[in-house]
Amino acid sequence: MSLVLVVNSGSSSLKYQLVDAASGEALASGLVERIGREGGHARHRHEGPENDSLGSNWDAAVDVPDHFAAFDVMLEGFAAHGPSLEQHPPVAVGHRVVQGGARFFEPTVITPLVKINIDELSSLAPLHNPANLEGIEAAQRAFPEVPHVAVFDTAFHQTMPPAAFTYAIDRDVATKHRIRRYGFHGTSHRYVSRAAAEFVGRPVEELDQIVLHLGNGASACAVAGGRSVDTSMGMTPLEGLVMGTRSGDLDPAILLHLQRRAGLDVDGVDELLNRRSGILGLGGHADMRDLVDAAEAGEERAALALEVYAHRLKAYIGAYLAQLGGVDVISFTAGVGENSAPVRAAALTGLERLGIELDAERNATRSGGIRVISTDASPVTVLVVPTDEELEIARQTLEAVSA
Ligand SMILES: Nc1ncnc2c1ncn2[C@@H]1O[C@H](COP(=O)(O)OP(=O)(O)O)[C@@H](O)[C@H]1O
Ligand SMILES: CC(=O)OP(=O)(O)O
Ligand SMILES: [Mg+2]
Repeated sequence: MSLVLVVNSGSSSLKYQLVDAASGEALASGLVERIGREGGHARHRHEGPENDSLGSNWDAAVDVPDHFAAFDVMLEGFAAHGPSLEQHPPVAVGHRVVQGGARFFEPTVITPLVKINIDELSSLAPLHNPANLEGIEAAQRAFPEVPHVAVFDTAFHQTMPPAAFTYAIDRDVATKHRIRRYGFHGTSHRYVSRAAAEFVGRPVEELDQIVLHLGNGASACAVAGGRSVDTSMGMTPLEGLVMGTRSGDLDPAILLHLQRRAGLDVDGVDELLNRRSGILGLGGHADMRDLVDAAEAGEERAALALEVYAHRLKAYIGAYLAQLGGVDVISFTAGVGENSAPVRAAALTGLERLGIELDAERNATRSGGIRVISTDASPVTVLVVPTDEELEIARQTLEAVSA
């Protein structure tokens, strides 16, 4: 077996999976959340045939001051609830790293120099890269003998043309400070655009697609012939769509105004836009389920938050339809994209003249797998595609260590 342990360390969570990268089978998966906060929580799932033994699923309150503690909780999950990592040792550990800048295009075996580079890129992804690095340190301590590989969110977007990645500011300033659009969620956009092509039975090279990754962070991607040609996140994961706690696009003069008139300093603006905005700031809930419930219960601010969310999404769909000169497939993915029928409907209603015809019943029907939610007559095929960043990271990790 080609077992790869995949580690996805977020700012306050650690998600992991033990995957057989050759077959795609997950042996175990889990999540340690609220790292560094009150109320830490662990969830461990032992998948597969051994899963009928009682107790192989584990949910517990845990104390996790940092990612090292979270990593120990994960190891405890494997030791107590299986599968045993001694009996199923990973041949490599794959890490999701969010910002690879213009330096990393490929899955990269992590050396001390690579870690210095990831650290240097932290200013271009302040919520993500420092956490990614802590996860790498913790994993290297626990698994010192196997190679560790970084798979970058930015890598898939390296194919964007200069017209898409260049900001219209002074060239010298931009070059000196590496200011350009990098784009994120690339592992997911790549996986989903390939899975969608396979599902519709056409070579990815022949398709123009839009992928809408709507999770806590959210981004849209225009994919031409399997290559990213535009995406909504920019130099950092703050630009673009409305997110759980992030504002997405706004007039940059608002930042100046907040500092000059509202008494906020740089850190205050950073905190406001990254952690207190989006659907949390607008509607009072960072979690889309809670926001939809609140809107259905008649809360006006929640209803407006949903409208703003869908309005922005529709604007990006329109932009990418134009950039691609029409599309074959639109895919919704990640927590909100896979599960929220009302959000998908709100984003796509009124687009019939553009060839997008949603089937209300298909959209409302729940199912686990990849599925069509447009009508049979719709010129554009609309899909729900469950993303699997962990499997994609496992495959790329295995390729990098086999190369
Ligand atoms: N049934 C559902 N309906 C609406 N939103 C959902 C549903 N299930 C999950 N979500 C939303 O998905 C989001 C989390 O997505 P996810 O892809 O897990 O995020 P991330 O990986 O960025 O942490 C949350 O806003 C959550 O409310
Ligand atoms: C890049 C990014 O926004 O990631 P996430 O959605 O995991 O926060
Ligand atoms: Mg995610």
